Amino acid sequence: MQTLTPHVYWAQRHGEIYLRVELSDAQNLDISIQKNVLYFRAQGHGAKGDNEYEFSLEFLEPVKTEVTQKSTQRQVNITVQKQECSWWDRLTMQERKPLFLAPDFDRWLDESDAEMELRAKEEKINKVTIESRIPKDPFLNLKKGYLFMYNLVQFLGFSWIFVNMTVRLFILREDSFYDTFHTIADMMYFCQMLAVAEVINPALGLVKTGVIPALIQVVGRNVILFVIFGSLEDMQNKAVVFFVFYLWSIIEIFRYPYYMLACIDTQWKMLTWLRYTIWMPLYPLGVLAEAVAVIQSLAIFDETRLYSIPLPKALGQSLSFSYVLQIYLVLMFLGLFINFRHLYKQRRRRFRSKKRKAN
Ligand SMILES: CCCCCCCCCCCCC[C@@H](O)CC(=O)SCCNC(=O)CCNC(=O)[C@H](O)C(C)(C)COP(=O)(O)OP(=O)(O)OC[C@H]1O[C@@H](n2cnc3c(N)ncnc32)[C@H](O)[C@@H]1OP(=O)(O)O
Repeated sequence: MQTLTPHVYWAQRHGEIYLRVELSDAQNLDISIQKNVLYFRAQGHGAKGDNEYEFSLEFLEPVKTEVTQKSTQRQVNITVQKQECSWWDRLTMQERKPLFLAPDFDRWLDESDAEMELRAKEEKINKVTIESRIPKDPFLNLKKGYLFMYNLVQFLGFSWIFVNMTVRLFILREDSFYDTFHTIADMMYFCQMLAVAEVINPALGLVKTGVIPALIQVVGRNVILFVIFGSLEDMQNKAVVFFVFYLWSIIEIFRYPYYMLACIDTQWKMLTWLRYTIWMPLYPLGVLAEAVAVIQSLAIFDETRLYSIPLPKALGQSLSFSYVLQIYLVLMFLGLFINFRHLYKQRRRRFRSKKRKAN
């Protein structure tokens, strides 16, 4: 049988040489590297039909003697490791390229592209190494299950409040303002008592956020609900209750579903946008409505002397709780500033990381 030379295509990376030998149904492959020369011999169907084909290549720089080969129906793929990670000007020691050798344009990269590919591979390996070092949290599923159920219950609670108030608003119009408290209070008490968990969750590391913003949020709401509305019957039929409860519920019917999706590593763009956007008008409006409620309650605390602070005889009977509430009014706007800034940072971080992923 005549011995012929097959067509061989080559490409390189900083660490490897790729050879593609055009020989289909290759049999009796004999491939080896001796003294930096690759020897190839096989039978198969090549450029000159079914024959025995062979070639040898003396490499420009030292290579390792191990050869990786993979035969497919149409070709034989060979990978050779360079001794040193470097870019070669050419493949062979001889300057003139052998006639049977040509660039493999399917895998051809110039030096800079190969460097980028190498860096991308190294980064990927580093990322996997770092991730493999992070111990998997054995309680992760339990935590996510707890958070999912918490958010679901809160979503259902605030959805009931929002729908109930909306339906009554359409039916009763402004008359619905005055008995909001008696219709909604029990569900709001339930949701806001449960919301204390939102201070505990970050404190236990169950969610990645600060304790202070949650503390301000939960304390701020529960002071209004339990002290201003819950303690004073005269406050419970005021229209301000409607506005406070409505503003509270509007954000929650977006915030809690956003958290539920986060628990299952999912996000809907529109929901994320709403969660991190509608607080901008709602937060100041909510604090404003709460401030109106506090101001309206001052005279009632003066009159009823509820929660008044007993004073030493010399200083008179007692200090009206309205004085405490006047200081609280200042704290409210401080709390508004702190949480407004916090939410703005959260929004920027969220949309910045999204932009980075999209690029
Ligand atoms: C120190 C005591 C001082 C007391 C003084 C009191 C002063 C009172 C001041 C007035 C306070 C305001 C009263 C309030 O009633 C005003 C209103 O609510 S008006 C209506 C509009 N309101 C809003 O828009 C606020 C809604 N509430 C919130 O956004 C949160 O409560 C807040 C704490 C403000 C911000 O939440 P958070 O810090 O959690 O930010 P993120 O939502 O971006 O979440 C950060 C990451 O944690 C993950 N996370 C958080 N919670 C959960 C959860 N339950 N389940 C699952 N995951 C959760 C979230 O996914 C984020 O993770 P990632 O970044 O990976 O997405």
